[in-house]
Parts: sequence; structure tokens; C-alpha cells
Amino acid sequence: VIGEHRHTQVTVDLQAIKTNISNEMAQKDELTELWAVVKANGYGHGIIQVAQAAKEAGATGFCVAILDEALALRAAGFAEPILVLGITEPEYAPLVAEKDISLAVGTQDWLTTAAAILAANQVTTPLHVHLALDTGMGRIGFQTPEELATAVTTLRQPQSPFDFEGIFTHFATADQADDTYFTHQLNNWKHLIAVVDELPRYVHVSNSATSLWHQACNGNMVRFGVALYGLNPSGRELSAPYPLQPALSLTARLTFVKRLARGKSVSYGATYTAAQDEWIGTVPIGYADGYERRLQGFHVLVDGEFCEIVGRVCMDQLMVRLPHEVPVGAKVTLVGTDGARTISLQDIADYCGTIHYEIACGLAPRVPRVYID
Ligand SMILES: Cc1ncc(COP(=O)(O)O)c(CNc2conc2O)c1O
Repeated sequence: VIGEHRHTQVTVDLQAIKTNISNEMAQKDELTELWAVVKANGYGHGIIQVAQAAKEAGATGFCVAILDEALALRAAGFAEPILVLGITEPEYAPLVAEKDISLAVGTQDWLTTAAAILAANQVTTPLHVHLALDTGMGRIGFQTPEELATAVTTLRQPQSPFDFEGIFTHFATADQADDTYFTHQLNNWKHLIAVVDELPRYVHVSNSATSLWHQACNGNMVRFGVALYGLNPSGRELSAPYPLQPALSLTARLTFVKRLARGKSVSYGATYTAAQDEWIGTVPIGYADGYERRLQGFHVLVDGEFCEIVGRVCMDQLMVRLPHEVPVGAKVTLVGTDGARTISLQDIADYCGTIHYEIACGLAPRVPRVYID
């Protein structure tokens, strides 16, 4: 495995993941199920290990983005319900039905096309469908009561090859203090589901933010993602009703240490020149690992001290100014706590002008994941 012989590593604290889920299980309505959102390789944490920890902490289902992620969970032995949140090509309907996977569906055309393919393949096992309603996210889903009613009629037909298993929507602003747009979407949701005379087994509207700050409308299942990784969906805007424990840390070990004479430069473009004699350490991580070039000028932790990243971040290595001479092999903390100081994914996201979701998901497969429980 590429990365197996490498000290640079992501460490995932599975106990933190279980604690985050346990806290959510305790605060939500007891009849509401929690399905762990483990798409994008578990937001970079490792889909299989996160799914296992989530299941142990009370998750009763999983959400993924694409069919292959669902197939990977099945291949790993998970028998729980798995919902694919993106739109899956109808040609894969027979495989989906065979593997007992649930799909988000947003159009009548999809149902018509998939029904024909299922019939042509003599598939007899029902295909589980969750109707997606677009209440304002503007991504996928039925938009009018009329088209929704038609789809429900199709699903309910006696010879339908589908199992009408769920109906859901997704909020675009649940992580914001201003709930104007959230309320607009909630009203659209109520208007749309009014045409569904008999609701399916699963009625779900909540991502982490909705479950944390808009619990009133949970439905009977929460699609719990970023908060199970211990990350605040709002970034720094809103405080969570219970402490979130970040599960991910990123560490490395210095591979090279040198005395850099005043006036000497560091890295591509020679953009950094030492103002006085300095100790410089080389860290074996770079933008190919998902540690972005934009992080030039940010810092890492060595010996509990912040050390500035000097010069351009390279593909596989970066250089930092050390507070004093440090031995080769010394630990470098890029995400996590060292002594009295911490660097969070949020700190990195802020410096890069993005969100922690993107940083976590962007940590490359070349960085080995190590699990502690
Ligand atoms: C439909 C749907 N439900 C639930 C979740 C979980 O959200 P959470 O991680 O905030 O709890 C997501 C995450 N989707 C995305 C998260 O970032 N970009 C996305 O498209 C989603 O797309």
C-alpha cells in the first residue's frame, strides 16, 4: 500500500466518533434514527472504519454519495440500509436492487426508465426509493406537488418494481444564525409532503446542522455527517448544544534539519530569504497529500511551538522555521494538539479561505490512516 512506510499519517480517534454519535443519540428524539453519512471515504477519515464505529455507537443506517461507496460498504459486510444521496444512472438499477441499496430519486423520468430496465432484466427484488424534494437547495429533487404526486402514484402501483422507502429534503442554510431561508424551505417541505397521503417509512430532512439547531423538524431519521467527525457544521458561527470532539489529527516527522545562514533562500521561487541565521526543518508532506500550497505562511506545531511554513509548499515536502535546533525525526503536528497548543481543521480551512469539509475530504489516499479506539 502506498504510504505504508511513511511516518506522515492521519490518526482517527474512533472513540471521539462514538462519543459524538452517542451525544447526538442522547439529544435527539429517541424514535428518530441516526444514519451516518460516510461518503467521500468518511469525509477523509476512512469509510469502513467510521461506519463500523458509527454502528457500534447506535447508527442504524448509512448515507453515501455514489453507488460505489454503497457497494464498498456491502462488500465489507454491512447489512444495514444504505442510501445513495446523489442521482444514480438507471442502468445500474438491477445491481442496486440485487444489493438491497436505497436510491435518491428526483424525477418521474428516472422511475420510468428504471422500471423498464428492471423489467427487461426480470428483476423481482424491489428497488428501495427515497423521493428527493427540492425545497430550495437547488441541486436535485421534485419541485412541484403535481410532479411529486405523479411519482408517488407510480411507486404505489401494485406491479411497481419499487419500494417507496423514504422521502427527504436538504437544507441549504441550517448552519446559519439567520433562519429566514431555512423557514422558507421548511414551508416548501410542508407544502410538498401534503400531497403524500401515506408517508413512507423514512421521512428525513436533517443534516448535522438541522439536527443541532433545528431539531423541531427532524422527521424520523437524521443524516448525520460532519458533526460525527467532531466538526461544527457552522464553522465558528454557532455553538453546538454539546461538545464536538474532532476525530482527525495529522502528524509527520522532520526528515531534515539545517542551519540556514542569513540571506539564504528556501523552496521554489526562492520566495523566502532568511533575515538572520535560522534553524529550518523539512516536513514530508505537500500539496499532493492535500496539504495545500495556500498554506505557505501558516504554521505547524513542533515541541509545542508554532513554526511558520516558510517558502512555497512543494508537492511532497514543506519547510518550517524552527524555534531552536530540533533533531531529525522530531514530531510535527499539522492538525491536532501538541503541548498547550492546537491546530484544528477549522484553522487550516480559515487560512485557506474554505471550509473544514473540503480540507478533510482533500487529504489524499497517499497519507495512511491509523485508527485508535
Ligand atoms: C443530502 C445530504 N444529507 C446529509 C448530508 C450530511 O451533511 P453534514 O455533513 O453537514 O451533516 C449531506 C452532506 N453533503 C455535503 C456536505 O458538504 N457538501 C455537501 O454536498 C448531504 O448532501
